[in-house]
Amino acid sequence: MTKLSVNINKVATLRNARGGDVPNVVQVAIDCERFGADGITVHPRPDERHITRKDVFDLAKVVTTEFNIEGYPDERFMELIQEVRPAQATLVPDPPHVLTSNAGWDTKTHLKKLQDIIGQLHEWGVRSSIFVDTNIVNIEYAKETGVDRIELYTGPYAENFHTDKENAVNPYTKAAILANELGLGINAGHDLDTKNLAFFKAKVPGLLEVSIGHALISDALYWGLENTIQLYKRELQ
Ligand SMILES: CC(=O)[C@@H](O)[C@H](O)COP(=O)(O)O
Ligand SMILES: NCC(=O)COP(=O)(O)O
Repeated sequence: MTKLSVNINKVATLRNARGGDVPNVVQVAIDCERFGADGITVHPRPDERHITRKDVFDLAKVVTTEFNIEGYPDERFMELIQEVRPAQATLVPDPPHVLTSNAGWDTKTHLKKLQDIIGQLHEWGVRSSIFVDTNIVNIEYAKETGVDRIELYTGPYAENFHTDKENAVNPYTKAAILANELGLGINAGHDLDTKNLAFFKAKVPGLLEVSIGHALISDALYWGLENTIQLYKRELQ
């Protein structure tokens, strides 16, 4: 089974546009779970342009499925993880003001840093995941970091899917086969949507979890949150 973790960053973006509490991010997370989400993902960025640190603490009190916190592992992020102890922390190599995540870790160059951080996460009982592209060397060195899972950065897949879906997914299939051989769990995310999700799931062996935000929250404007979550779950069957 592939779990669907709903990324609610964009709900916070909408809330922040007026500075009040509409829509209520905590209530949306509770409802996502009620509608079938297997997890809730947030990516609190340093400028708090969507999810705030306060949101993270508020969400930690109510999320009963799998709480996944993504981010660049600076001191403040690690403090947050230590206090909240989510089910999973996903380490992303984003510089502070990037528009959105657009690259995975160079795991060979950052091996020692990642080993130290992942060791710390394990001491706190937090499952670790690192955001990587499909480069085989990055996956081999991911294994050396001691991480539990990799999250495959699916931006390039989503971009190339429309022109040549077989070629778009090929590197992901190869990366997944290697990750499975190495005993790394496999998550995936970024720009997955109703058009490209089922094909990705079919071609990527051992896909444990996808985190989806931008497209899913946008689709919910048309179909409603409950229908949309059910629809994405069907694509993963
Ligand atoms: C890590 C990742 O894949 C991103 O997709 C991220 O969680 C989305 O962040 P934004 O919502 O800030 O674009
Ligand atoms: N880790 C990816 C994620 O949480 C959501 O990415 P997107 O669907 O908002 O592109």
